[in-house]
Amino acid sequence: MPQPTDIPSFAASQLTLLDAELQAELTETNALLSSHTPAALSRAGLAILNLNVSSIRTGLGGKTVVELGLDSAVVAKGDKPDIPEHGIRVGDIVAVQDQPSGSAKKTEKRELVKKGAEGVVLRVRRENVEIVLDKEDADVPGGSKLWIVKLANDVTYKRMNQTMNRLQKFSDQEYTPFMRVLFGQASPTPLPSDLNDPTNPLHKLEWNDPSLNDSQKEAIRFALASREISLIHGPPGTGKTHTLIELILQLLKQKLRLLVCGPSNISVDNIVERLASHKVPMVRLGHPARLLPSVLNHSLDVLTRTSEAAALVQDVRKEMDDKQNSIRKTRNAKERRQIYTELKGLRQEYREREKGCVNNLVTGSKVVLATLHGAGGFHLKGQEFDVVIVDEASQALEAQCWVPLLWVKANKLVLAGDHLQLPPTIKSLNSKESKAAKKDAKKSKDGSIKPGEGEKNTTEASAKPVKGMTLETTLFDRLLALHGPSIKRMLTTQYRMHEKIMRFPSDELYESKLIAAEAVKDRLLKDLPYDVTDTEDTREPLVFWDTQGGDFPEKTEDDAVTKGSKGMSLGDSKSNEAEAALVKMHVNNLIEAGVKAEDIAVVTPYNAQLALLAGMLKEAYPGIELGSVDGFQGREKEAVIVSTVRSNPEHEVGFLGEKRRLNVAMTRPKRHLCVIGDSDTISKGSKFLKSWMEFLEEHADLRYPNLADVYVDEQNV
Ligand SMILES: Nc1ncnc2c1ncn2[C@@H]1O[C@H](COP(=O)(O)OP(=O)(O)OP(=O)(O)O)[C@@H](O)[C@H]1O
Repeated sequence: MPQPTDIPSFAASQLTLLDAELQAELTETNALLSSHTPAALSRAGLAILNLNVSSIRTGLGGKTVVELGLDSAVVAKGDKPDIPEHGIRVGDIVAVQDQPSGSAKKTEKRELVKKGAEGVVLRVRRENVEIVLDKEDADVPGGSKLWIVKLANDVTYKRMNQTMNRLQKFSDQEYTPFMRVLFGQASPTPLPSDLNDPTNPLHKLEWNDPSLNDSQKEAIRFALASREISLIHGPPGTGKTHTLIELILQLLKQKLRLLVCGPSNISVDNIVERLASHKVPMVRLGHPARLLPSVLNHSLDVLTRTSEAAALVQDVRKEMDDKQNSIRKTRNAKERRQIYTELKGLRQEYREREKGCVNNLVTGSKVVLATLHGAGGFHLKGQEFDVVIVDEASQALEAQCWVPLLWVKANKLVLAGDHLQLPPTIKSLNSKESKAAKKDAKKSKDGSIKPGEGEKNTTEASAKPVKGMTLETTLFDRLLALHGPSIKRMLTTQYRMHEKIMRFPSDELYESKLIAAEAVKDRLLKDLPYDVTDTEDTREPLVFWDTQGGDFPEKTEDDAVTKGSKGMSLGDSKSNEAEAALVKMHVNNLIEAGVKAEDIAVVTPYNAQLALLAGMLKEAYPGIELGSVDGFQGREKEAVIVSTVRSNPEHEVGFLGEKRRLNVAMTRPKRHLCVIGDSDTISKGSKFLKSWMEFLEEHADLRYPNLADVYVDEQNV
């Protein structure tokens, strides 16, 4: 078993790695901002031009919210003042400032922030955008023409950084027995020896959902019985979230208080929605603008406005809003100063009243839900929970998981995830800039993460970094490596794939333990609940078009195509034109048989191939979904075509060689998986790829395309 981890060294390594990651992100954004004009940034969706302030109000936490609309001077008479298409989304970090003149070329981030105010996008509507300003005393630019421009998002890094800094400074006495288990300095408390015995009370649980399968029930019993940690391993389609819901209901029956988190808002909302159908009273933290509309009545912000205690808070809010707006009308500097002073007092009052109200709501709640990041907000500091549950844990950076673990008091953790699918996307892994950034990380240049106020980053002084640690290693991975498989239970019945589609990932990655549920194991496209003709494609769950022979060569695209895209190769991207034509032929055959375009997805690991496919397919079949493998994680479709792209005499497979990426690619379909690739190139890539090719040759409906047919077909479509 691996050595116990030294906690300060662990935190120090995390700090260095996080800094390098942030540097990589800043470098990418700053390169974009500094080399383009405002008009070009706007065209690229990164900026909105020609705005002015339409109102200012006070939001949760007493923060200033600025609403910006299009300057009427740029709206043609009779037209609606709709903001042109842009890519700015809720949660983005933006600078609000006077718009530089059209000729201004370079817009350095430093310059942007110095001149304007920085804030977070709160709401995006057709006719306006709302920004919550970071600083209370930020000067909202008074010019008649403003713009907002997207900056690198360092908020999540700041919180992870504060968390790791705190962890690093814990003294030996502060380590709880629970923390010691998380670092392998103590072993988890052994499970009751009679856990598998039918006489154990856990075998007499009353299930809320009687349809739970045995592996789900076992995972729940295991998580209930574990004292410190339990991992629920949910391979694709095995009902991981389904299981967590039952676990939450069982824990609540035991009168325990729970904090439930996930890495993204959607992962948390998914749980809120499902718990709501069981009428569980709960509070969802996080800004309402970022939540699904269906979960809003559980949002803390909304409850703070609608509960009885809320009236008191509203009174002060109204007074503050009036004052904010009067500042804009006042030209006299002395009067402005006077109003600012009054506002300061009101803000204080507002905070106290709001805190009281929020505290009552949060403290009185048996289930609190938040993103991992959101669990580090002031509402939860020091609150006691019996269990912290994290869904999609293998998609979260470890430092992110420590946000709830360090800022609330808890002694038990349940993680649900699948470490055999893709980990969180890391930018600093391969890029040249990031290597340089790692070197520079300790220098803490402008924009880099700075330790929390009054704190000093003691990375260099106190601890040696942990050897071999990368950000890609998640808490789920690390705990599994530390304590072995006895801390996890795997869900084994999957409710997505035809048995034949499931076979290879099950055998190669999940110890042959996956079972296809009765309802899905022999479902075919021809059985879809609408009219689909029985053809050689629609009656076949697994097709392999083997393009070996050199007629389908890959091409290296220039790097511009790949820039800025998430989850794609960081270097040059690859495409394969003949393979794309073959994809089109196969799609066409499925559509002709009656399969709806909306039920088909094409996934590929390469961005350049995605661009090529989009050009060839989007117009003909608007409903079809095209995606990168990374972007398709967590999704499913009736029919999925995987375009593997790589075909070269050197047998290079690049990042197609990553098992977890292929696992995601091949486990998205329900009824039909079509793999297109050059078995000659791919099988030489790795042992895993070799067995995949052998499996497909033996078990798939094997086809060898004829280039002439592919292109004839291409012309006919
Ligand atoms: N015991 C069960 N009986 C019948 N259907 C089930 C059962 N458990 C889960 N399912 C179904 O399986 C599907 C997947 O469930 P869920 O969304 O909870 O999966 P997940 O494992 O969280 O998803 P993913 O595979 O994307 O990680 C859902 O349609 C769910 O209704």
